[in-house]
Amino acid sequence: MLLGCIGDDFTGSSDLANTLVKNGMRTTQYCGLPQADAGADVEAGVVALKTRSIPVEEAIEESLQALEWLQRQGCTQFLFKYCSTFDSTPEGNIGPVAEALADRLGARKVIVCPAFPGAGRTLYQGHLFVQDRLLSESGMENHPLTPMTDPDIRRWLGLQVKGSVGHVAYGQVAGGAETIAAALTREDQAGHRLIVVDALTDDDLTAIGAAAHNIPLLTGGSGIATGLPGNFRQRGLLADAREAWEGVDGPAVVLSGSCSNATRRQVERYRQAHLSFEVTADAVMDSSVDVDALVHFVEKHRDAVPLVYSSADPATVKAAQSRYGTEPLAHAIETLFSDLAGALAATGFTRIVSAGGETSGAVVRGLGIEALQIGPEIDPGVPAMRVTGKPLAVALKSGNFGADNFFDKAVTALGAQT
Ligand SMILES: Nc1ncnc2c1ncn2[C@@H]1O[C@H](COP(=O)(O)OP(=O)(O)O)[C@@H](O)[C@H]1O
Ligand SMILES: O=C(O)[C@@H](O)C(=O)COP(=O)(O)O
Repeated sequence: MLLGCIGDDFTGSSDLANTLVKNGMRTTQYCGLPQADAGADVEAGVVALKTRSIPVEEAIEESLQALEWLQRQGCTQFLFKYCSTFDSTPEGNIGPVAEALADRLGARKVIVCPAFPGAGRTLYQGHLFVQDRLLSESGMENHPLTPMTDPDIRRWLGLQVKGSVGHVAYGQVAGGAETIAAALTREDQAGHRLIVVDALTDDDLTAIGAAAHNIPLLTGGSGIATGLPGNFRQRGLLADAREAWEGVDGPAVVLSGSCSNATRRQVERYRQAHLSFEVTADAVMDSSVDVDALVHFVEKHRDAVPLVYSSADPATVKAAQSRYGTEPLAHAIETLFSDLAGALAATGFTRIVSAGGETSGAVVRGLGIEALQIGPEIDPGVPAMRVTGKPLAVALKSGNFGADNFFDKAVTALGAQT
């Protein structure tokens, strides 16, 4: 294995795996810390963790264990993948995990770049934009677990870390790989270990990747991986052999626990033409809806590809959180989706589309998935995936990714005919 990646959630990890595969690296996504060594043909390994919203110390511990496993697989470069909207709180977990990984690797010039232009996330003068809005006015300020209220990534990261934060501004990024490399060295000499790097386009990300060819640790959204396969290819290290994709036929279901804007549009659209079941926070907390009831509903409409969702607008989410507490409520909803996914797979569902990062982590846990092969891209950042060794295909959609008709497209993409 050449490139070792650690993702802080499952959808984000599949987004990264998708970028690596598109750029020609044979990639496997591992769900949680792998219990065995990777296959000899794996060029990039993505260890997907669910560390975005857990206590900082636990996130550090799990990330370091993943790093050790990746080091044992022979990786020479490492990438810590987090959300392109920098989902974190003033305490972390992005900064503390990045610092812990850098400490362990003795790494300097650690790039921090959440930009993902393909999904409208750009970074200019240290400020993160989602399309034409600042991050803090993009809807992300209402995220149920990690409300992003400051678009200045240097300032937000600064709250999370022990060291100081550097910056390579767009003027230097536009100068290309050599200029970027010189700017990283300048920031390093000024005593900054974590360095926020602006990026507006895929070409910028390719140049940043080229500048980072000998840097041990990069951090960012999936975009930061864009230029890395090219570095390995230049050194003659890639087989450039594509894996064949095989979808799966059989019953399909859509599960959505994401409350992000894009998901809520997708839920609305899908509900117009499909049967759906809304799981409200009250119903989960007073147990008037449970797994058995949901399995019964989905089974009854087995051939109609039904949707089960808890997705709700910000005001509804806020009110429910103040009634039940953010954590207990998120935990209860995630547990329900996890148990539901497991029960549906047991009754023969073979195609599962899941929306939301935390939700998808819970779904993957419920399905007991260990490793995933990456298939065709459904929408930017979301690949179809096949569970290694099982007739089960999944799509794990990040909250704000995907076109309004994503659910229909995903169900089709997971099928055998694609
Ligand atoms: N109706 C709801 N009220 C409160 N919290 C909810 C509701 N529905 C889902 N949640 C929780 O909100 C969080 C959504 O996060 P996630 O699944 O990562 O979605 P996204 O990818 O959009 O961020 C999850 O923890 C989920 O359990
Ligand atoms: O980088 C991204 O935007 C995604 O890959 C991602 O991590 C999104 O997280 P969720 O919205 O929580 O799925």
